[in-house]
Amino acid sequence: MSAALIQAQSLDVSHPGADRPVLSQVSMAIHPREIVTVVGPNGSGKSTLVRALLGQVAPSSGQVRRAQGLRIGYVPQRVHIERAMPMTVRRFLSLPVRVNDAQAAAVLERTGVPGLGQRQISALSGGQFQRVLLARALLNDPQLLVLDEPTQGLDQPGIVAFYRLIEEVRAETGAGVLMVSHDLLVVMRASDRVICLNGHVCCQGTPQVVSAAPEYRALFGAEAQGTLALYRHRHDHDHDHVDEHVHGPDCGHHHPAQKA
Ligand SMILES: Nc1ncnc2c1ncn2[C@@H]1O[C@H](COP(=O)(O)OP(=O)(O)OP(=O)(O)O)[C@@H](O)[C@H]1O
Repeated sequence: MSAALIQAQSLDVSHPGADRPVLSQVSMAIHPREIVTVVGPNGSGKSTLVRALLGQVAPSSGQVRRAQGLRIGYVPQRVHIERAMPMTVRRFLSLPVRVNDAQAAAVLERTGVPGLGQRQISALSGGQFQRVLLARALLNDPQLLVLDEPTQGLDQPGIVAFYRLIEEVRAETGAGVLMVSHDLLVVMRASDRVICLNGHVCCQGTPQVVSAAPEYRALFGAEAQGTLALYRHRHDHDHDHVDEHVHGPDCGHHHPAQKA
C-alpha cells in the first residue's frame, strides 16, 4: 500500500478540566484513495480525533504525522456553521480563499448543485448546503478530504446520494477520505475501512470484519445486527447449488458456473 497521507500514533488527548483523557492510545492511518469512516457513540471522541488530525487540538502524548505539503479539504459539521448571515453561495465559496466565477461554477456543477451561486446560503436545504460545503472543500484540490458528520439531518436517499458523490470524488481525484458518521448501514456499504472508536480504538478493519467484531456489536447493540446481516448472506448458502440461490443486488461473489 502507498504511504499514508496522515497517521496518528498512540495519540492521547485530554480536554482541559476533564478528569480522564478523551482519546487514549489511538493509532490509525489513511492512505490515498481510501474511504475511512469513524463510528462511535456520542461523546466517544470522534470530533476530537478529527480535530487532533487537523492540528486544532494538541495531543498530550503520541503524534500526528502528515505527508509533506498535504492538502486537506475540511467539511465541518453543518450544525456548527452560522447560516443566518446574509451571504450568497458564490461569496461563501470565496472564503477564506478567493476563487473566480469559472472555478465556483465548475465546483458547484461537480457537487450536483449547479446554478446555486446567487442563492443565499440561509435559503438552501440541508442537502444543498452540505454539497456547497463539499464544493468549498474541493476548491484547493485536496489529497485528503475530512468530513465530520456530513450526512447529519439528511434523509435516507440524501445520505445514499451524498456517499455516492464522495465515492465519485474519490475515483476522480484519488483523494483519501476520512469521515465521521452515525449512519451505520451506509457506512458499512460505502467505506473501505471502519474505525470503531470509544475513547480508544475498539476495532478497525474492513466493514465486514468490524460488523462481526464483538466490540462493535457491544457498542451498537441491535443496530449492529442490521449491518452484520449485510454480510451474513455470504455464509448462509452453498455455492455449489447454483439453482437454489439468486444473486441479490449486493452480492459480491460469483458462482463457479457463472464465471465468464
Ligand atoms: N473543547 C472541549 N473542552 C472540554 N471538553 C470537550 C471539548 N470538546 C469535547 N469535549 C468532551 O470530549 C468528549 C468527546 O467529545 P467529541 O465531540 O470528540 O465526541 P464525538 O464522538 O464527536 O460526539 P458526538 O457523536 O456527540 O458528536 C465529550 O465528553 C465532550 O464533552
